[in-house]
Amino acid sequence: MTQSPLPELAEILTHARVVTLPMVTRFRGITVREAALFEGPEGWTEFSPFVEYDDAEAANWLRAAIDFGWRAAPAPLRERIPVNATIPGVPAGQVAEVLARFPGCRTAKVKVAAGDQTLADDVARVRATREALGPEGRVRIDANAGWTVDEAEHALHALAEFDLEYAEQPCASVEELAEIRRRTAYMGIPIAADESVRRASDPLAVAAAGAADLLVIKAQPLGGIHRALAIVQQAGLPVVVSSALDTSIGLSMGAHLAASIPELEFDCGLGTASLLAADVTLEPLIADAGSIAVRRVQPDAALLGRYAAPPARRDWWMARVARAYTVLERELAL
Ligand SMILES: O=C(O)CCC(=O)c1ccccc1C(=O)O
Ligand SMILES: [Mg+2]
Repeated sequence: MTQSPLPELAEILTHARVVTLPMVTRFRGITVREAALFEGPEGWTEFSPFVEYDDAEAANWLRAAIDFGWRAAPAPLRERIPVNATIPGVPAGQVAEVLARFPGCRTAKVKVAAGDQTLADDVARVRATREALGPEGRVRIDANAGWTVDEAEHALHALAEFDLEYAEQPCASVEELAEIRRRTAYMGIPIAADESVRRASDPLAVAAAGAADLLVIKAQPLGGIHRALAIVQQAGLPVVVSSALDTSIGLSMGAHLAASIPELEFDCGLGTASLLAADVTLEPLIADAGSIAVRRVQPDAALLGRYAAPPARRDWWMARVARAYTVLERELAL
């Protein structure tokens, strides 16, 4: 992999801002999203690894932030990216109001298998989504590795009547994905890999093992647009570009990645600005008629001030950037 030189740490931190954004509903256990934002020669960029990730994992996210801020994005092949609605693990009765936040989206991804949810809850949520979107809508699920192979087989059987577009990361390991894919092939539900790509030591292992039908590709955890694009090219599978619950600045990185992929047959998981109750820009990358624009995003000074992280959190993030930077420096020195 070709390495670009790193900008100086001081240069990265000069215009750094840290924000704490409230969310509309709890999503993957959090109700606020923290993010660090930097300004490079190419524009604003984002560093927002989840707080529990260690420095080695966060370093990939920093590589991505530097890539988008300091290196020109590939030429876009399209101006807009169709996106899916993302339905957190809410009660079925709240599905319609969540969907209403994603104007014009024909596709919805429903979170299932969360710790506090029963299969009956999941079935009810997926049913409500299918009813709201109608037969022409596309409904996919994401279990975030929450099922064993047996549980996944049972759940997919129960959910098959809703005509699923695919099931994302039903189980944790590549071996389990291969096994559930074999067992449920007769149902015709494609299996997508997410954590097995973005958190694996080798993001291509799941494709090489034939354990998934498609890959979920995220720019930040995969080290940025250029690295993610190389993974897409080498994997040889269809992909869905998705967000990590980014601010609109991180979403603009995802949109530029999606715009550079020649074949984009699935709607992308880049509509997540709708899950934030506040954003850093006056022109957020929110779905309009089911798609978001491919453009750079400029933060608004007043919003950066209003949602500035408390000093202790800002210090924590600045120290984290420095530690992740050290990891990248060591890798470059090898
Ligand atoms: O793909 C989407 O619809 C939205 C993004 C999403 O679900 C997500 C957001 C943050 C962390 C993990 C995930 C995930 O896909 O598992
Ligand atoms: Mg996922």
